[in-house]
Amino acid sequence: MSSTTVGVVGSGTMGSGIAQVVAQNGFNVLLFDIKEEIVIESLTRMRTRLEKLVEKGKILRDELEEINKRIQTSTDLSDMRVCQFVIEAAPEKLSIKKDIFQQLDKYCSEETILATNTSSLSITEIGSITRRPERVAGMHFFNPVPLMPLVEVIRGVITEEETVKALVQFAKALRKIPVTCEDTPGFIVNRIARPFYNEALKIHGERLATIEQIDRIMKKEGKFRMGPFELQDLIGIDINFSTTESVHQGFFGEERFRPHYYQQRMMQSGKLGRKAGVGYYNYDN
Ligand SMILES: NC(=O)c1ccc[n+]([C@@H]2O[C@H](COP(=O)([O-])OP(=O)(O)OC[C@H]3O[C@@H](n4cnc5c(N)ncnc54)[C@H](O)[C@@H]3O)[C@@H](O)[C@H]2O)c1
Repeated sequence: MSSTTVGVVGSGTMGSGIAQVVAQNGFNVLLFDIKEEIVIESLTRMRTRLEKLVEKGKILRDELEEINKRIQTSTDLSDMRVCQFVIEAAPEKLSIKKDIFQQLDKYCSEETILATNTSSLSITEIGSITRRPERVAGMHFFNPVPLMPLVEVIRGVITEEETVKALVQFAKALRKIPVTCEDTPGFIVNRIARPFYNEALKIHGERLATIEQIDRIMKKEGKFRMGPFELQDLIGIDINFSTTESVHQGFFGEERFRPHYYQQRMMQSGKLGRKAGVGYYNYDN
């Protein structure tokens, strides 16, 4: 058991998964969101997932109780002052992330490492808003966090090697597989993944195949675990759209990364995928 407290800022799809994994591996967690009801709902969903692990015999009931005790919630960002690491998992918008990092920089000790789970935004730019850019880095988990082993640890231009090493070690303590990468738009995985979604949206837009057909072909014949539309629903259509927009901008408008208008329309409709109960498919939340 560790005495380290890890702050998680944003308790949505990723923040709740990160908090769960951090607590399951013996760290104390302080989970933040902007509203009490959001963070409580996130905690409830996490407890349901942990309860299922008990039912499946993957963890003992005693362990579950210990894990639950290690998780505290907050709606006051200044509470993060007690943390040795903070992982931000707020929406994929630079202005939101900069605002959070500016506040964290004010509240947290100089030694605290501030990490962002951004899928695509510049770590260097986020770090530049703080007085400690050498202790700001990317720590990019994959969805669903409890199941996906990969974590990209991203060094900004000013990030110190000590910070990268500490995050690599931390990722290993979470029983994840860290890979280090440079601060480029979309890093490794999200850059590779952009054409997967974009081409599927174009094929659908050109009426060459339906959403269901595209997903079925990619799974049955392509042997992908999920089709591009199912995966967008899992990720969240708003988050996926913002990531494509930011990779496109990051490469100064390079044509192959151009977002598709239909994904934007889906986002505007509020049909955001699993978290909304409806996206390209319907879900029973
Ligand atoms: N969804 C994925 O598959 C995935 C995978 C890897 C990385 N990411 C990245 O993780 C981050 C979070 O994505 P998500 O899918 O969990 O989003 P989400 O929409 O599920 O959750 C975002 C959470 O942030 C909270 N929030 C809103 N404004 C905030 C603020 N000012 N301060 C703190 N919290 C705030 C919201 O209330 C919400 O609970 C994004 O940067 C995203 O790119 C997402």
